[in-house]
Amino acid sequence: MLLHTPTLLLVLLLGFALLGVQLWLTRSATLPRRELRPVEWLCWSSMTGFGFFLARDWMPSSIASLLGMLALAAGVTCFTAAVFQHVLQRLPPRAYWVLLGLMALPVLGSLAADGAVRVSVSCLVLALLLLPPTWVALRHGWHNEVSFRIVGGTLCVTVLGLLWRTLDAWWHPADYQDGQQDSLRAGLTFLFAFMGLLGSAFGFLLASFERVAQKMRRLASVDGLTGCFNHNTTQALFAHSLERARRERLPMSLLMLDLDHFKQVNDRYGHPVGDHVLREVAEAVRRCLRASDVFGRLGGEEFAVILPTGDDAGTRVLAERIRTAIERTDMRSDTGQVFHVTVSIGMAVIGPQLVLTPNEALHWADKALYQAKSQGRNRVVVADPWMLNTTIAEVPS
Ligand SMILES: Nc1nc2c(ncn2[C@@H]2O[C@H](COP(=O)(O)OP(=O)(O)OP(=O)(O)O)[C@@H](O)[C@H]2O)c(=O)[nH]1
Repeated sequence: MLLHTPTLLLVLLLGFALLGVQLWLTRSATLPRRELRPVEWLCWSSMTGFGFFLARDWMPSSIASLLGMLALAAGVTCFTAAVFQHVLQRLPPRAYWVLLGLMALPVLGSLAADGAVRVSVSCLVLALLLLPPTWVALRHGWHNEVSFRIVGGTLCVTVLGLLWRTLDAWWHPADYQDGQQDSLRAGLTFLFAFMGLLGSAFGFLLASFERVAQKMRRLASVDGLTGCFNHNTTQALFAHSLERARRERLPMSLLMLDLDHFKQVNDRYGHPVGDHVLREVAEAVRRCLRASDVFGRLGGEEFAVILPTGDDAGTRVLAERIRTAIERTDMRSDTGQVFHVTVSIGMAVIGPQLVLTPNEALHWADKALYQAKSQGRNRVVVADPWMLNTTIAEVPS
């Protein structure tokens, strides 16, 4: 059985062309990610490279091989830059560019040699250029998007394919001479090496989609200013915790936090400083919480903390700790002036005997918060059972 190399070249050329068009359309329409541009360049460069290899019958073979090799090396370099950018958010280190420059010497040196030596040297150079992105994709990119594993895996196949081709051309030079009938081995090494590269580029596109999807999911559930859960997610998580606590017959707790006189902060120091205060407050609260606690921003300067298994004593301690943490946090105005803010907290412990809907429970804690405000602010008030049967206007100071 023979694998006809020009046919393989044509298939690869078409594969990279299709992917290039797909990347171009995707990048300009639905996924405007800068990191996809170098992958697109990999496609155009590889197409050009395979085009030169195909043109060997119409131009001096050594020149066609050299131009093809240069185009492929340019594409591989672009892809390396894309992998580094995607995984490490930076370009490859300076040593990589030095390596790239040094690799030009053996390629130019092999120009006058026979076909087997040219193939051997070119494949070794491409394998060496692909080692850094393969390492980065496997070592650092493996735990990123699941699709990025395709990139790491197929880059491995590419490097191994290239090394196999290097050795094969070395051991069986007769199979790699210009104008030689293609051997099965030569065809297979070629297929492994470059199909792997095409697979990596596809994997990269999938990983970019996955990253955008993750980001959108995050944006849909997180408050952009403070990094806490947003209103909808907090409510959903609260309903879930409430239901779970009831089923397991355990108490759960809810804290409603509202910054005191926050309007004055905005009026005195400006809205950007107000935003900064909200971020600092969120950070201070987060430092008091466990990973299993839920912390959300209900809107404006109002936050909620859900303790899925919080009892009365523990929640009181935590609420007081949060209150003092906020009180002690140094806030800074634009001019460097240090000031402090305080918070009022309404606390509700929902025992298994209480059957409340999520809205009733939130409203209950809200009444305790209202009382904390009307009793002078900067304090924690625990919701009493009698508050369940009053309206907020009826809650005494
Ligand atoms: N900087 C900033 N301010 C916000 C944001 N959301 C709401 N606010 C402001 O928060 C203030 C809330 O004011 P009020 O509801 O009167 O409450 P307060 O001044 O904290 O008074 P008390 O709650 O009664 O202690 C308003 O001035 C809002 O403009 C935000 O995202 N950033």
